[in-house]
Amino acid sequence: MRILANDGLVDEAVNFLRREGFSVDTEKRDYEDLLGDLPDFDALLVRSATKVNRELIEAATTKRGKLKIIGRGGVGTDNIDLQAAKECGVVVKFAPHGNINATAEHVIGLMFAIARKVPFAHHTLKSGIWHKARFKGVELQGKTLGLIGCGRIGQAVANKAKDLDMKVIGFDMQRWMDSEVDYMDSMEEVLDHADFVSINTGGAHTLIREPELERMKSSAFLINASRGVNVEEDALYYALKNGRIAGAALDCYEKEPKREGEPFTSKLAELDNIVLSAHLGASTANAARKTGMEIADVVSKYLKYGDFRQSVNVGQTVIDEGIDLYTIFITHEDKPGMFGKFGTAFGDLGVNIQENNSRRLDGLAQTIYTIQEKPTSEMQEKLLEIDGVRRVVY
Ligand SMILES: NC(=O)c1ccc[n+]([C@@H]2O[C@H](COP(=O)([O-])OP(=O)(O)OC[C@H]3O[C@@H](n4cnc5c(N)ncnc54)[C@H](O)[C@@H]3O)[C@@H](O)[C@H]2O)c1
Ligand SMILES: O=C(O)CC[C@@H](O)C(=O)O
Repeated sequence: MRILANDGLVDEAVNFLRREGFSVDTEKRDYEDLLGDLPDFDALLVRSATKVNRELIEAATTKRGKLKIIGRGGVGTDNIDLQAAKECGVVVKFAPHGNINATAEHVIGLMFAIARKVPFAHHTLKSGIWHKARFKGVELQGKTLGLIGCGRIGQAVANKAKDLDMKVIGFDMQRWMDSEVDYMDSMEEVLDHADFVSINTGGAHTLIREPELERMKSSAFLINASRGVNVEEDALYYALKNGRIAGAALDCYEKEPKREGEPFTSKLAELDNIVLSAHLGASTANAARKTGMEIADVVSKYLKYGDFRQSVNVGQTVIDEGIDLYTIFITHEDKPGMFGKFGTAFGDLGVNIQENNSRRLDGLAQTIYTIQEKPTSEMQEKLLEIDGVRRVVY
């Protein structure tokens, strides 16, 4: 099977995939070439640069199009049309673990940078002027960090902030059991109390607009290494310009250049109480290695074993299907044709099969059917009639 890694892939992951028996192509295609070439690939691996839209997915999944899976080396899948992929029978998987630490460290780095005015001091020294009094900063120790979104990255930021003797509060609809975050009941409560607010939700919703900025302390700093859309840049610009909040540090923007070396234009860059980085949260060699290995592994498992774990556009397990399901357990001889007979039996009884899972026993096999109807003794009897079936229970 052929895999196209269109946004680069670390050598270790390329070698892993080759050892697993795949052919791997890392030559970057532009959009027009992708449209022509993608139908010949079984998997497409991307980071954030390649935009995988409906047209591309549909072109790669015509009757003879081979594309089966798209792997996103990272967390945010906003560059992939998940719905189009679902409609075309293409699973999308992500690799959310490899860049947790890199992004959390970047958040902490941005907090220090804006609190101690390091980039401004650097800038003035580079231009040959000594300024000391102008760059008095604030310490993180003893301050309150407010997290909006306390998932994988939020929790890692919380742990690091605790080590810096910060108090950590946060808001999330989902609460982790084992967490350093002191959870608040609303985002507003976090905004009211935090000295540093860090957005870590991801997604496509705007959370911080003028009313939210109005709620923040005038001495507070806003950090966004989540997604540009999470913060309304116009509102932030005026809040910073008018001293409504003390400063901001951003890694993500409403409009981000698509290619290395392209111009970046934003009126935020005019301000001197903001620190900007170019979506660098995950940009470390270590994160690239871990993320590359993670996406290679989960894509390989789908292609080789039909393993849905780490899918984002379909249920990872039957539990995620969100319907009532039942199980029936069959112990049977491990020989060809058994599943066909089970399928026919269920079909004759009008039973819809959701999934079957099988493991080899010594000379036998244990198969569990997950079905959409409650098992009955009639089902049990019909399955027991099949030659090679030893036991049926539910
Ligand atoms: N700057 C970078 O380079 C970089 C790197 C990695 C990830 N990210 C971004 O960070 C985001 C978070 O990553 P993660 O791995 O922690 O994801 P995650 O899914 O583990 O955590 C996100 C959390 O936000 C919560 N959430 C969503 N909407 C919310 C809302 N309106 N209010 C409060 N909480 C809300 C979710 O319940 C979840 O717990 C990613 O989606 C991605 O966009 C950026
Ligand atoms: O690919 C990147 O560098 C961005 C990573 C990050 O935004 C993510 O969502 O994983």
